[in-house]
Amino acid sequence: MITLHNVSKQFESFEAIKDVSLSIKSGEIYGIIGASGAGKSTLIRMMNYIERPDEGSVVIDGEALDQVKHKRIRHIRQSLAMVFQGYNLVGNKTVYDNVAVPLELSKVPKRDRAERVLESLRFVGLETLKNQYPGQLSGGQKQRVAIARALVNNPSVLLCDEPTSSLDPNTTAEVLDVLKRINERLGVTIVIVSHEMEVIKSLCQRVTVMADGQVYDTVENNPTGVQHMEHSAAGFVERLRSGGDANDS
Ligand SMILES: Nc1ncnc2c1ncn2[C@@H]1O[C@H](COP(=O)(O)OP(=O)(O)OP(=O)(O)O)[C@@H](O)[C@H]1O
Repeated sequence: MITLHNVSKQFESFEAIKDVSLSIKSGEIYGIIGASGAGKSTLIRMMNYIERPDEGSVVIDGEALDQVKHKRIRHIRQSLAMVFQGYNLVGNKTVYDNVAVPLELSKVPKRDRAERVLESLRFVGLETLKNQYPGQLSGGQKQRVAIARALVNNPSVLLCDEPTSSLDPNTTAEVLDVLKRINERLGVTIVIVSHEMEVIKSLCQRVTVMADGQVYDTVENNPTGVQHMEHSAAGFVERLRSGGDANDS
């Protein structure tokens, strides 16, 4: 459903993404792991065309984004919602109003909004906090509000860029649990970027390891796959775990 064909991206003279190809299936939870600067954020941002590749193409459900009109890209983008490490909530709007923002932007009639906002908040377990402001919430609650906002337009894909990197282990588990339920109950495809091996291992079915703007390896998340990744990446994962730069060798 999401295919990247030989995509490359340069920022001035720096090659952030070098000839990357990968394919994500409908309904799967797909992880992208790598050290800081490996190009993970740039790659996931290409999937909804926030970042456009200089070369190669992005194909969503058979439609090559470089071949369609801007209006169509806006429409396709609505089905690819995004969640960020820093939540990106509006501080002077209530939880309810934050979740309603995408409905306003996509011109959903006012009378239909309340039910959808409340349904989304209920799904992440935060309906009772609807009148609170982001500043009154914990990090885990803020991220769940951001997830509710991402869900409100019924996306088919959730793109998550380091969604738990600012959270402690307990709240991380809460957020991962919500993501798992979204995948299982709503059938939403999830792509998650993380530098944390435990997050990727607990959630994903397949994992791509990135290093230096390239795909290092793509494996199934089972003991054989993980073993292969650890073996073939020659200490890459160990260095990630110990907090070192996996690109150092
Ligand atoms: N808009 C930009 N302009 C210039 N350089 C950029 C831009 N965006 C990213 N880069 C550079 O591209 C490289 C890859 O960045 P990217 O954010 O994709 O990596 P990452 O793997 O997500 O790392 P991190 O976890 O630190 O964000 C980095 O060296 C970064 O400094």
